[in-house]
Amino acid sequence: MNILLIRFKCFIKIVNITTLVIRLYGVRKKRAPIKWPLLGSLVEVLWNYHRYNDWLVPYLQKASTMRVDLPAGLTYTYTVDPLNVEHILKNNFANYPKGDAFKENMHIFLGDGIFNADGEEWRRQRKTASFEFSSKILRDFSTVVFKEYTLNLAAILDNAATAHQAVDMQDLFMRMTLDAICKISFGVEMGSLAPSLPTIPFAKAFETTNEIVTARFVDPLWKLKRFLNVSSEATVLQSAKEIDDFVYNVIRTRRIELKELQQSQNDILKRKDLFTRFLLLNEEGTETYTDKNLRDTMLNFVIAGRDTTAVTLSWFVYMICSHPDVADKIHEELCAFEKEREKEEQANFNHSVGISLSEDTLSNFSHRVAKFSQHLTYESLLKLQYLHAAILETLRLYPAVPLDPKGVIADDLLPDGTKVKKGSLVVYVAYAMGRMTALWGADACDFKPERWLKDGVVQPESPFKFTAFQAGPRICLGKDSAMLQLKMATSILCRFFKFQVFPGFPVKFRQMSTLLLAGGLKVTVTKRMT
Ligand code: HEM
Repeated sequence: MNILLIRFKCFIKIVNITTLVIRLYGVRKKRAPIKWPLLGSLVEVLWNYHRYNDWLVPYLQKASTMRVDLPAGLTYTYTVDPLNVEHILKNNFANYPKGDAFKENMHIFLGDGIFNADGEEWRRQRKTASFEFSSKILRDFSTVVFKEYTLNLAAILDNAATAHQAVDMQDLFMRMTLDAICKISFGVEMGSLAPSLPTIPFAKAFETTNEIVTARFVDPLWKLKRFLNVSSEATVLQSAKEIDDFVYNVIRTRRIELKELQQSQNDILKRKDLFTRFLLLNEEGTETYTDKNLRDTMLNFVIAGRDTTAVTLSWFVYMICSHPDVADKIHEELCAFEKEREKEEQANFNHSVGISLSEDTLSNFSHRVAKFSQHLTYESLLKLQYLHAAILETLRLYPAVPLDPKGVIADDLLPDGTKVKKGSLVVYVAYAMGRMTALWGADACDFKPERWLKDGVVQPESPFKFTAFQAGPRICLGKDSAMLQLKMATSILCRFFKFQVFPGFPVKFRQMSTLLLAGGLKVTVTKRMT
C-alpha cells in the first residue's frame, strides 16, 4: 500500500513538473521562440518554415529586435527598428557585409557577382554598374522594352478575357520580366511570353536553384548533403549547371555576333543592352571581363530584376483584386491622364508620337491599348501619383525581398542596446516592418495607398523605415528601372482590365529569398470597355 502511495506521489510530481515546464515554455513562446538544449530554436523554426515571414511578425511586434539561436553556433538577430536598420545599412556599414555564410550559401547561384561581393570587389562592381544604370541610353531602351512586353502581355489577357479563360498572373509576369531583363542585360529575345507560352528550361532551373539555396540558411545538414551529393544538393548541382550552360551559350553567341558586327563595320554602339556596354568597357581597357565575370555580372542583374519585379506585380494584382475601390481609383486616374494627353496632342496639331490609328482601328480593343501606350513615357508616367502610391503600398506590405541577412565582422551594440556577436547574422525584416503598428499606425496591416499621399502627391519615406529597396550604400541599383517597369505594366493593365482571384484559389507564399506566391496567382480577367 505504501509503495503504491509513493508511486502515486511520484507520478503527481512528474505531472506537476511537466506542466510547469510546458507552462514556462508557453509563456516564453509568447515573447521569443522556444529554445532547446543543443537544438536552439530549430524545432520551431523548421515547424514554421513554410510561413516564416508571418511567424516573425507577432514576435517583432512585441520586441522590435529578437534573437534566434540555431545549432552549430548559428545565431540570427532579427530587427524592425529603423535606427538599428540605419546603423546596419549605413552608419556601421563596414561591419555588416553579406558575410561568409551568405557567400557560401549563394555562390553556386550568384557566383562573384555584385550581390555576393563585399569590400573592394563590391565597390568596383557597384561603380561600373551605377554608371551604366544611370545612363539615359539604358533608360530610354528600357522604356521601349517594358512597353513592348507589356503590350504582349495585354494581348494574351485580351485573348483570355474573350475566351473566358483563367490565367496565372504570376507566371505571366515572370515570363514578361524574364523577357525584359534578358533583353536589357544580354540583348537576347527569350520569347517566353509568346502566345503559346512555351516552357523555358532556364526559368525552371533558375527557380529551383533559388529555392534550394534559400533553404540552406536554415538547413544545418546542407553541406553533408552536398558532400554525399544527395537530395536537394544533388538537384541544385543539376539546376545550376543548366543555368550556366544557358548563360555561357548566350555569352559565346553574343561575342561572335559582336565580332561579326565589328568586322562588317556595323555601328555596335547602336546596341543598347548592358552586355554590349560591358564588352565595350572591356575593349576600351576600362575593365577586363572573362566569360565567368560576364556570367556573374549579367546573371546577377537577371536575378536582381526578374523575380523582384514579377513578384511585386503579382502582389499588386492581388491587392487590386481584394480592393476593387483602389482598382477603380487607379482606373479613374488613368482615364483622366489619357484625356489630358489627348488634349495636349490635339493642341500640338494632332502631332502623334507613333503610328497613327484610324477611327476604324480605334474601335478595336488592341488598338485602343496600343494608342494609350503611346502616351506612356518616362516623364508622363511621373504624373500618375495615385498609381505610384498603390505600388509603394504593395511594396510596403509585400516587399519582394522579405528579409535580408547581413554578416557581423566584429562584436557590436545596436542603437536599441542589443549586443550582436562577431560571426552571427543580423537580419532586417522588410516584411515585418510594413506590418509594425509602431511604424505605420494602428492600420499598418491595411492596404491604403492614401497613406503615401499629401495633396495628391506622393511623399517620400525614410528608406530605413520603408526598406523594400534596402537603403544606404547598397540600396537597390535598379530601383528607378523597377519603378518604371512597374508603372508601365500596371498603367496599361489597370486601364484596360479588371481582375478577380479565381474562386477558391488559395493565395499563399512560397518560402524563397523573394516573396513568390506558392502555386501562382490564378485570376479571371475582363476587359474594361470604357
Ligand atoms: C520591385 C523590384 C525590386 C525590388 C523590390 C528590389 C529590391 C532590392 C533589394 C532589397 C536589394 C538588396 C539585396 C541584397 O541585400 O542582396 C537590391 C539590390 C540590388 N538590386 Fe534591386 N530590386 C528590384 C528590382 C531591381 C531591378 C529591376 C534591378 C536591375 C536589373 C535591380 C538591381 C539590383 C542590384 C544590382 C542590386 C545589388 C546592389 C548592391 O549590392 O550594391 N533591382 N534590390
